[in-house]
Amino acid sequence: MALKLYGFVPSNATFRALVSLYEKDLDVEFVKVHMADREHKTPQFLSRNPFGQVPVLEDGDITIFESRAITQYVARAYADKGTDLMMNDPKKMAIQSVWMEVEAHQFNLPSHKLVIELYINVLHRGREADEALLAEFEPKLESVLDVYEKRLTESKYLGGDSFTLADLHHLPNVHYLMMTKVKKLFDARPHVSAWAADILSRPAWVKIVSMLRSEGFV
Ligand SMILES: N[C@@H](CCC(=O)N[C@@H](CS)C(=O)NCC(=O)O)C(=O)O
Repeated sequence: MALKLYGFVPSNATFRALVSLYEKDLDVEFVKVHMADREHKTPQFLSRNPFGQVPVLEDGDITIFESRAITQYVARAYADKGTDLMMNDPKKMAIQSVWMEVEAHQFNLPSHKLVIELYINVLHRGREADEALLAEFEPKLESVLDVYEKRLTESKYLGGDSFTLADLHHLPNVHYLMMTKVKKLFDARPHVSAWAADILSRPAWVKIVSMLRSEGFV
């Protein structure tokens, strides 16, 4: 049965899930959820995700939500297809897991706050930036990027020597941040900057960028 991803453009959680399906070269039907009409809060959608959020993946008899749970399912269920997104060796996988947790618990919050403010509110809605928010979250992101700079002198990717979910989970926020003045925080760190350019140039992500552009985003 066909894979179906329910999502919304430009939702970063949607793109986190979608890029994992593209890395695996899987055919997926993208079902747009009309958030403006609150379709995600209808009983029908709540039966897929009781929290009323995108993305949701349906694969035959399984329905799952939470973008990072979706990517891990895709990486395991389709292990023999496309890019290997998980380390096989238990110790290597443990290191990969550490950096997946770091993304979720250290990187995501300041990044997401800055994306909403600078990419959505300032760039797309033409509003004035909330300087107090920037003063709070820019230094938090900088501290995380300092740790990444050191880590990326030790290995080419965050999770190890090859591209894995530990890197993939960063893609949407990194893409959006690079469109804002926060790009300077990446540019100031040579290893982080090279890593960001590398992961953003992956064909699976380039496919997402085409989708964003066709919907009027950068
Ligand atoms: N932790 C969730 C976050 C999902 C999420 O926040 N989705 C947003 C779009 S990016 C959403 O559906 N927002 C609507 C709402 O919360 O009502 C994941 O990674 O899937």
